[in-house]
Amino acid sequence: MSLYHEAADILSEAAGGGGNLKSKVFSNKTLKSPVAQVYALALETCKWSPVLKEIIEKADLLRLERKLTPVLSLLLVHDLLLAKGGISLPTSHGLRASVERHRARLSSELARARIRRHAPTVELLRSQVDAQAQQAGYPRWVRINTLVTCLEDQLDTTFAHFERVLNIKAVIVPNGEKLIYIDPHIPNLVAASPNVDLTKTEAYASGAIILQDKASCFPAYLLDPGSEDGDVLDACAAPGNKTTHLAAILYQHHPDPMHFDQAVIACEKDRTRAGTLDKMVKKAAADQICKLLLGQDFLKIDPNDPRYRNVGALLLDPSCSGSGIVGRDCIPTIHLPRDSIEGNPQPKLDGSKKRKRETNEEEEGQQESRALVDDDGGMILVGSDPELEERLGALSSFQLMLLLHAFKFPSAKKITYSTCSIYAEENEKVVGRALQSHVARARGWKILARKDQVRGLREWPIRGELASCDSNEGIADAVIRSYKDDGRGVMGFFVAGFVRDDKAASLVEREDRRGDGASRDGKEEPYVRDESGMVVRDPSTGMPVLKRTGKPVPLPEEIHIRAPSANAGGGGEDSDDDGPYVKDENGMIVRDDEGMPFLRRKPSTSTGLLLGPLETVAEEEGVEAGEEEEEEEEEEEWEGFDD
Ligand SMILES: C[S@@+](CC[C@H](N)C(=O)[O-])C[C@H]1O[C@@H](n2cnc3c(N)ncnc32)[C@H](O)[C@@H]1O
Repeated sequence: MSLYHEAADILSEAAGGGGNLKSKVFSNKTLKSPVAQVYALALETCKWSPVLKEIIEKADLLRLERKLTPVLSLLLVHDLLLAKGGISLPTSHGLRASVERHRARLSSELARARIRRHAPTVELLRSQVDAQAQQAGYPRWVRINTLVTCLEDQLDTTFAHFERVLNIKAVIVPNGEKLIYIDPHIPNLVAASPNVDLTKTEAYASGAIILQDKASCFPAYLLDPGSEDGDVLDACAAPGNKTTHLAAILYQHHPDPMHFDQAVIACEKDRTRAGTLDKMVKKAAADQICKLLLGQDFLKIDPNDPRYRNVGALLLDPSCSGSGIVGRDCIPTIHLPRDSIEGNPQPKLDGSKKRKRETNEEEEGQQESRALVDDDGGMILVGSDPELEERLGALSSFQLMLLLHAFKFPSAKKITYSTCSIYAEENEKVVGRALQSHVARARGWKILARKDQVRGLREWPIRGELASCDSNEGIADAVIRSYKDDGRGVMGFFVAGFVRDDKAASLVEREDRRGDGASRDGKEEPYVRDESGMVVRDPSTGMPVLKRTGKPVPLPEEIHIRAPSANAGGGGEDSDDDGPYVKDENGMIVRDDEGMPFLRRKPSTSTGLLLGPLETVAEEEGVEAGEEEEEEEEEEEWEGFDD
């Protein structure tokens, strides 16, 4: 049986009996198609069903194709119009042909449905569909775009007939009334009752209001860019909600908006999504403030390029698992199209027989997190726990790499890092690894403590997971989380702020920057440096080359060195299996509290020895320069996720 028949069978049952889609799919032992694929297809089709129903009915598809059931038509039209790979059936397959021969008509109905909803692109329609798929318990969060209007004006116009309530719970329990709540944490943010479709309002069409979850407003508000911060770089910008939020804050903070001399530089790697960013920025009237780098990979920007000399603040909101997004784990109502001739409101759902299902609680629990629909709208199918781990491992390496790159901008003084993920691997763990990195220590980056945060986020009660912060209470209290389903009406989210303290920048960084041959005690430095100020070292031992002899610093005799293997995966010392340093079970070099590596004795023993005074200086330089090289090498190799 095809993927579509299996998904139709599941949805037909759900349409009749309701319930939780995930448990219906994952407890089904008879599925032949990959279970995560069935789940993702069924879930997305449910979410899109109000739009698809309209398209199918207007194109008269069910009358023209009598063999198609309403559910099958939803699934097939979904994939035809919205899935990256189209319909997953052979070209000659009857089901595929029955929908593909109406492609032109269906595509123009999609365009009409999009225009009726004031969505300039399919991406923006997707954001609307996501927002509307939110279950009861979630309000419509609305950010008032202060580049165009102000809160008071919107209360007097768009929300003139809304009753003001003083408690978020009153808004999220729908009672049919139009209610509004002014958020106490984020300025210019309101929550409207979910029964109202704000996309039909003039304010939405003109960009005066922007539908944006409260948690998604945290990063720009936490960054709080001011006139002293110069340019602000939004590294992963599309579709652009945070970009336009940054522009609004920057503009509001500027003492003389008539002589505005700052920019929000918005960078987006994916060209299609970059088109959406462009439209969003124009719609929000932020195009005078924003400079868009459409199709630009943030990792390929040289932080020392003079064009970024004035970048004082960066917002980093990279691709993530999207596991915090609301409406991705429960079944929304399915809207079935009608046959225009019979006008049958409940046509035959699907021909296949219902299956007997046994719910195995344990297996269901294990499978809970296996279908990921990422925050860029793509579906990532993870079939097992190791696959999920692998996916999170890859995502977190990429997220860390972006964060370390952000640390390198010479004038940067503040950064926010955020994800809409619930997983500590993408959140607290990335923050911990970033703070321990060489570049953070060398440049004085530290976490933005809670007491130094903007009022609304200082007062926000949900903070980081202590255990995932290695029990560091300061860091756990500094980072900010939100959880879906906790009654606060927001999505699952994470944000951390970083600030740069020049005084804390390590001696090494200052020496590296000086690069004039003087050592830290003012005496002539003994090592040769290249034109970029980095210590030159021997390729096989990693030891620095001495000016006096032109040769590398000799190693103590008892230390056994082997040349790095040519195929050392990520390059750099940490990937060399048999290097001179003691490594942990993950292959990472073991260091003391100062970051100094332990050297192995010859023959290799489990007992490490710390370097003595002469070698200490040499090795400290060696390791740190090695790390810098490693980061750069990784960046070159990384091709990013195909979002
Ligand atoms: C979570 S989304 C950003 C959402 C956006 N900040 C907003 O609030 O509207 C992540 C975006 O980063 C983009 N991206 C991923 N890797 C990138 C890179 N190396 N350089 C620039 N953009 C990247 C993705 O294409 C995606 O559009």
